[in-house]
Amino acid sequence: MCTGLTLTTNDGYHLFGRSMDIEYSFNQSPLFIPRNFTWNNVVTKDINKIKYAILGMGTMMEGHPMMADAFNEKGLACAGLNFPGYASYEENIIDGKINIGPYDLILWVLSNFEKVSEVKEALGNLNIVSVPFSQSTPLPTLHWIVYDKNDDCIVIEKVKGKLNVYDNKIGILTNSPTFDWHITNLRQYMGLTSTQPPEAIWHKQELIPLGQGLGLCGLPGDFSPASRFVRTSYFKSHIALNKDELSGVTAFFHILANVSMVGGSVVTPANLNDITLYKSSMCLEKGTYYYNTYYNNQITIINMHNEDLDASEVKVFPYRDVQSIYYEN
Ligand SMILES: C[C@H](CCC(=O)NCCS(=O)(=O)O)[C@H]1CC[C@H]2[C@@H]3[C@H](O)C[C@@H]4C[C@H](O)CC[C@]4(C)[C@H]3C[C@H](O)[C@]12C
Repeated sequence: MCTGLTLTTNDGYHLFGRSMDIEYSFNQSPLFIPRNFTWNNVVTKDINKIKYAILGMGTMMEGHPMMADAFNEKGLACAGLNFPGYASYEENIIDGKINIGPYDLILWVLSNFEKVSEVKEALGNLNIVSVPFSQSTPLPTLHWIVYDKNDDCIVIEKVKGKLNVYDNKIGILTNSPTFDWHITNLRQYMGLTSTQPPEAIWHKQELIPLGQGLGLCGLPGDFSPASRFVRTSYFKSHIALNKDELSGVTAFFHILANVSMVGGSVVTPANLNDITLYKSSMCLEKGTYYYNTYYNNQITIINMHNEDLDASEVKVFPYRDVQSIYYEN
């Protein structure tokens, strides 16, 4: 399970990020991909140059950056989330189209475009092909959330041979089923409120609120994709105390903490513990990538503008996964 989130601060910054829920490590690290890096398209064997520098979480496989969530120097961001049972890609290459594997969609989007409107236009010419990266690497079953500094957001889903592109007005994405289903499902929860219900009389019995928070009774608390979608949508839409980048990032992590999986609460059929491996938040204007991990609550920050945007090699940062505690005495 995973949750993608977007948030604006009161002073106009745009934040994007996700929780990565998974029962294994995929050797993830923050990666910085500079403008002069070139990558091989596994499907067509073409060599592509990066136009815009990229920073995000991913893994290097045979010199190839495989991104899970990232943004570029122009403030465009993208994340891939699992979409099992629905994601289906094309069998064949189509001449005249841009043919890529699903693992390269983030790289393709972020290395070529500045904003969501450009991505939307280019998607008409995209063919996502079911060619695995290598024989030992399974094909990921993904759908994607794309966001920019104009607060424009879309979801890309390839289902039953059709590429669906949804305007994402709530700015949230979780997992299966399809995005439009989650939006319909939100209407079940429209009555939720941050305020206290008034005192009431049911037949002859007067009812007085017991404590704060009763307006949210019925907010689903489990870790299923539908429940995480409802929870993050509610919290994001009612967020307070996010006046600037730092308080916004703090609010962002508080929202994601509410969908973070506690080890042991979800066990996969293979008997593995599904946990929130890491949570990320990127400030699209500032070029900053913040993350913390299951084992380390401290937030680590990387600023792409402290790197050489014109370099030609990918920089792999350490994944800071050891708990950091402040010792007072
Ligand atoms: C499983 C991950 C998404 C997490 C998620 O959404 N979980 C929800 C599970 S569920 O719906 O609720 O069942 C996805 C996101 C990015 C994916 C990785 C990236 O695409 C990079 C490579 C791509 C390779 O083809 C496969 C390994 C891999 C390293 C991928 C493994 C896995 O599919 C990842 C890590």
